[in-house]
Order: sequence, then structure tokens, then C-alpha cells
Amino acid sequence: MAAHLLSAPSLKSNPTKTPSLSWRLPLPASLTSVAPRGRRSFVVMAMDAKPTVLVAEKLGAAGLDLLKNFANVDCSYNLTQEELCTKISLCDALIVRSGTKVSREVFESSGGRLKVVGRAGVGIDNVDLSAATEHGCLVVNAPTANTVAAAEHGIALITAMARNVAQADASVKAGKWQRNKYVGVSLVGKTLAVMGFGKVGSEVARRAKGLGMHVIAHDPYAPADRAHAIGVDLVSFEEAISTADFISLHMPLTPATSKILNDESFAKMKKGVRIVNVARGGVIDEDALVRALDAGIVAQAALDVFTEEPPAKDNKLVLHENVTATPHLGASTTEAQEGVAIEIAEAVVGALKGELAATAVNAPMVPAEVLSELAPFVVVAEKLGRLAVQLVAGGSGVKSVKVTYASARAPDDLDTRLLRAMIIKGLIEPISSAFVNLVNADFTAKQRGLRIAEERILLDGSPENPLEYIQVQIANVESKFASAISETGEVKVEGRVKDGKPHLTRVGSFNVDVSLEGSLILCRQVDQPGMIGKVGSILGSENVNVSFMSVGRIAPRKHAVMAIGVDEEPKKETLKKIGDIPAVEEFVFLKL
Ligand SMILES: NC(=O)c1ccc[n+]([C@@H]2O[C@H](COP(=O)([O-])OP(=O)(O)OC[C@H]3O[C@@H](n4cnc5c(N)ncnc54)[C@H](O)[C@@H]3O)[C@@H](O)[C@H]2O)c1
Ligand SMILES: O=C(O)[C@H](O)COP(=O)(O)O
Repeated sequence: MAAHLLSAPSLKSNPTKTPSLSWRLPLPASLTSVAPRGRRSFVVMAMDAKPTVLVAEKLGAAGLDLLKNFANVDCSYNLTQEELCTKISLCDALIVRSGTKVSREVFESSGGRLKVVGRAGVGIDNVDLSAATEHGCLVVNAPTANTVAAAEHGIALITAMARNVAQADASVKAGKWQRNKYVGVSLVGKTLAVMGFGKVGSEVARRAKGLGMHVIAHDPYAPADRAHAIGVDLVSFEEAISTADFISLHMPLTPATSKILNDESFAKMKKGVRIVNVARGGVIDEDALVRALDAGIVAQAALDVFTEEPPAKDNKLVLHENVTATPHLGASTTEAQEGVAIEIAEAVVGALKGELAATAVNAPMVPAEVLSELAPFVVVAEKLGRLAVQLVAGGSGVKSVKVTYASARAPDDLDTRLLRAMIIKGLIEPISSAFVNLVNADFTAKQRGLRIAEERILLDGSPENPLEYIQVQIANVESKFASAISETGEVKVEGRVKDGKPHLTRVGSFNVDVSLEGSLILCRQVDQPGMIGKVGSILGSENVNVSFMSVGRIAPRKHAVMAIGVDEEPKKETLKKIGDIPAVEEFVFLKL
């Protein structure tokens, strides 16, 4: 991405000292959701001495060498939170893996000196991103270097579990020779369901094919042709879990995937299924897994990750005789750690020098004047992305997105890069563990094979208002809400700013008008009197507050789409009651 998006760092040359740095990064609250009023920008202060980097967890030697060429490096492992908080005020950068909690207290204790946190790995669940941004601290990660290691660990767990390697090893070491007890199962010809066909999942699939397994995958957002290219069929969640002999989890932990394997899903699985998890502990309801193991539905599980890490000593799942457990070792190979160390050291050094980091996860940057003008449209853009992706049910994956900006401004007079970044953020964040901002939006989209085509419609009228409306269309997909498909076959949503507020103004071929706040119910019905009352009273009786309601129809007494903004998330039963109204043909609940 072009460096001029960031107000350029001023480098004062001084032959005897490290160059001084001064960045000024305007801070759009919508990109970070954390900037308190009056703190919309932050400045990385001038550094006249060599910076100090605290490496709080073991990092590969090549990465350390890179850091040492530029900074004083303090490797202090196993620090308590208190020790970390004490040290941090003397450090310009901090590098961690998943074992160090970089809490708000750490940022507060830094006294403003900490400028960069480097996460040597993918997940940044251990870094308080809001606090980082509030304190003007850039967070960078290393998202690709440990993919193969994680995939290899998944395969190691599948094979070790199938042949009882861990249990048999413990038995031999205890002086036993139990050849009959540890008869395993073969992998060849067995069906493996890969849940989450991203970087790690696709590498697991490729390797499992080599072991002679029949591989299917479930990932509503992955391109089908990428799966077909390696001989994998993308199937529904139900089909994946009900037909698999082995299930391997590779999706991020998001509100939608939290406890996605639970009592209900275990009940649908083949008796004797085997489960592997090298993603995040929270995607499995661990108590439900213990029940499924006890009931014999799940024959075995092999787990690298846990809801709480390290798990409690008396954790029933870890102690279960049919469970193989490893202490979050997915990324722990010499090679991956060298790769991650180099990736993160380069990112941290680059950030300390004032360069843009493609793997930055919280760096907002856009000129303040552009930001203030586009601020309300930024919200529309992100929400349209979120809505559009949540409307997708399947098809060839979210690959091709067309964004249309309708404006009376000449194209040169309207910088849409921030809007595009926010649409990408809206499209990607609900379906991944990625954090998207202006720095990494295009990079993240490209990495996921997501093509964003932008089109401008030049309107007559006053160019005072930067934009009339934004349209987001996703091609080659099916929708959970058939009415969201436009006349030309794409999932289509359109929004605009009204009285300073973001509004949804079109879904598919239906005009609607609903404020984009809280959550949204879209409902297609036969246009007839009394529908608004019926739906409103169901929501009212369940204490769900309706913030907005609008009906768009093709013609009187034909079909209509009702858009209902709600402040609270309705219960499943409440939504079912709406679906049961005879005139309702389809409906969908969407989180904004
Ligand atoms: N154990 C370890 O040490 C280790 C190492 C690396 C990665 N990880 C974890 O593995 C997971 C995958 O990492 P990645 O780098 O492949 O991420 P990725 O973003 O490349 O892939 C995740 C995939 O999951 C899909 N997905 C999202 N929601 C889904 C849903 N509801 N159902 C099915 N699929 C869904 C996405 O479309 C995407 O294709 C992450 O949770 C990551 O933190 C763990
Ligand atoms: O998020 C990751 O990159 C993996 O879970 C690995 O984490 P680790 O580097 O702390 O082992």
C-alpha cells in the first residue's frame, strides 16, 4: 500500500544517533472503536537513542539478530505481570507469543514509551488492542510463517490419535506390553472433514489426501475452486459433521464459531467419530465433548488448544483416557519459529523506523480532513460489508465484490481508499480472525483471494456532499435471504447517510430505509395489511425494542421486504414465531 497514506515520518538525520521519528497518525474511531474524544491522533515521539526491544518469550535466533542490528534487545522470559509492567516503561517495543498477556495495565505502565507490540504468531487474543490503540501503540503480527507447522501438528495429532501413540507410549514406559489394548484405526479411505478451509485447513487437507483419506471441507466463505483444485468438496456444516470419521477444526474463534461443536452437533455425528483441534479451544464446548466421549459418540479427541490455557490440573477433558493433549504446540517447530521470528523482527524494526507494516493490526492512518468528511460514510461502508457477507449462504465463496460509489464529485476529488478498507473490514472480520484496517485491508483481501472492483457513478448536483450512496454486490454466491439477490444475480445491499446516520436503503431489488444500528431482521412477505403489527407485537411481547421499521414492495399486495432494526438480539424462539406467520416467506437476522 502506498506510504503516502500515512503522513510521512520525518527522519532527522544524525550520523551519531538513530534517526528520530515522528509520525502523526489520525485515529478514526470507527477503525479502532477505542479512540476517546479529544484523542483522535497520536504521535510517536522522537527517539534520540537506540530503541530498546523487550523480547518476553523465546524468539528464533535469526529474528534476534535482526533486532540486535537496530536496537538494544532485552530477552526476559517468564515475567510476572508486575515485572512486565515495571520493565515496560524502559522499552520502545515488546515482542510476545501467546503466553504473555499484554493487558491495558501494561500499556498504562509504559508511560507512553511503548510504540510497537509484535506478536510472533497469528492470534492476538492476548493483546488488548483497544488499549494499544488508545496509547498510540502499533500492534503487528506474523500471520503466515507458522501455517505449515500448525497443519503438520494437525496431521501429527490425527495419526497419533488413530494409533494410540501417546497412550501406548505411556503404557510401555510404565512397564506394560498391551498389544491388544492399543489396536488403532486406519486412515486410508476414511472421511476427514476439515472445518475452516483457510491457510491451515487447506494445508491439512492437502496432506490428508496424501494419506489416502477422503477429504471434505466446510467453509461458507472459501472459494470452491480452490478446494476443487486439491480434490476437496466443500459441503454444508451438517453434511460435514454427520458424514465424517475424523473432524479437524481450523476456523478462527469468532462469535459465530464459539462452541460450534456442542451437544447438538455431537448428537448428529457418526458414532465413533474422532475430533482434532489445533485452532482455538473456544470453538468446542468442552463439557459437551466430555459428555460425547463418555457416551461413545466421540471415540477419541486430540487437542492442542483449550478454552483456558494452561488448563486446570483437574480438567476432565485433558485427563480423559481417550484424549490426546498437547500444550498449544501447533506453531512450535524450529523452522516455524525461525520464520515467525524473522517476520516479526522485520515488522517491529520497520515500525520503529516509521515504515508501514503490512501486518499491522491496529494502525489507522488517513489525513484528518479526509477522515472527518468521510466519517459517517466509513460507518455505512463497514456495515454494508458486514451485512453483505452475512447474507451469503454458499456458492463459489466470497471472491468477487463490486463496490459502487455514487457521487457528484469528480473521481479525483474523492478518496475512497478508506471506504474500501472499511468494506473489506466488514466483509472479512465476521468470518475470520483477521483484524482489518487501512494498513492491511488490501493485503488481507488479496491473501484471501477476494477481488474488490470499484465503480464510480457520477451524479448531477452539488459536489458538497462527498457521496450519495454506496452499493456492495457479491457475485457468484447464494443467499440465506433469496430476496437479497438482485435482478443481475448478486447479493446486493445499498446504504447512504441520512441526517448524519448510516441507513440501509436497498436490499436486492427492494427499496428499504432502516437505520444501521443494533441488529436487523429482514423479512419477505406477501404484502397485506397487519404485517407490521404482527411482527411488532411478537418482538414487543419478548421485550425486543424496535428502533426502525420500513417496508419496500414491488407492487401493492405482491411481495414486500420488511426491514426491522432491533436494539436487542431476539431469542431463537422469537425469530421462529416471526417465521411462522403464514404470510412470511423468508427472514434473516443480521448483526451489525
Ligand atoms: N495451534 C496453534 O498453534 C495454531 C497455529 C496457527 C494457527 N492457529 C489457529 O488456527 C486457526 C486457523 O488459522 P488460519 O491461519 O488458517 O486462519 P485463516 O483465516 O487463514 O482461515 C480460517 C478459515 O476459517 C473460515 N471460517 C470462518 N468462519 C467459519 C465458519 N463458521 N465455519 C467454517 N469455516 C469458517 C474462514 O473463511 C477461513 O477460510 C485460527 O484460529 C488460528 O489462530 C493455531
Ligand atoms: O496464533 C498462533 O500463531 C498460534 O496459536 C501459535 O501461538 P504461539 O506462537 O504462542 O505458539
